[in-house]
Amino acid sequence: MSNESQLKVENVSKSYATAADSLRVLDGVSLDLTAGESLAIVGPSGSGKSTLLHILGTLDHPDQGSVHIDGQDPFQLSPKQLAAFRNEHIGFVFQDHHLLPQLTVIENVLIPALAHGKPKSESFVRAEHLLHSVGLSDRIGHLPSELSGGERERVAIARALVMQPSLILADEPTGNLDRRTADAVTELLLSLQSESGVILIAVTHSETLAAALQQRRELQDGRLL
Ligand SMILES: Nc1ncnc2c1ncn2[C@@H]1O[C@H](COP(=O)(O)OP(=O)(O)OP(=O)(O)O)[C@@H](O)[C@H]1O
Repeated sequence: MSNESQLKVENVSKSYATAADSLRVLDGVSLDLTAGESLAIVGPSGSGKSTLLHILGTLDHPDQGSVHIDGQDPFQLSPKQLAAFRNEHIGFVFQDHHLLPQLTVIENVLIPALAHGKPKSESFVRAEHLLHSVGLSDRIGHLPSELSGGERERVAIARALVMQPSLILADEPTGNLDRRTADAVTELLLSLQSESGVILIAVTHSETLAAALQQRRELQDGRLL
């Protein structure tokens, strides 16, 4: 969440080997974002949005090109260093939120802090503060199964912010929600984003969500228009 937040993507290309030949999904994609900026990536199904998001999230490597997050090339790190880097610099929000069903709301928010060992008291304070910000102060001891879809998505947003990352990557964050709930989640995500100065990138089919972000780019034939 520092003012140093920076994402620089240069000429990233990615192909998948298929039975017949190879499928070029990304073809020279570049991006340059700094603290507080938000970007929607739209495009038809199969255009490579998730592939790009996985590369930005350091979950997959590009074949060519480079990615720098806060001035660091994460793909130069060892697997252990990369896992720690990802945990500290990137928050993820997915459509199906990936909450652990056996953990309470606050324990789910603390998962990224747990990856660093025993969460410190400031992590608890921050988790409580975030749950308050997303309107779930009175649900911290509940299990995900006791929450609505919109409430679970709000827990996922709190979890994505708990480590004070530089970058939040959201994959269809409002995809499973009705219009009203989707609007509320979008508003919340954007207010927390502007408050914290984090860079937000959302992949979406929702024109409403895309219109709410500062920039909108379309992936077509492997290129960002
Ligand atoms: N592991 C893989 N091996 C081979 N092909 C893949 C693999 N992953 C994705 N693809 C192909 O790459 C293309 C881009 O997939 P991707 O999931 O990035 O698209 P998308 O824009 O996110 O689609 P959607 O909007 O439907 O989620 C698709 O044609 C897909 O079939």
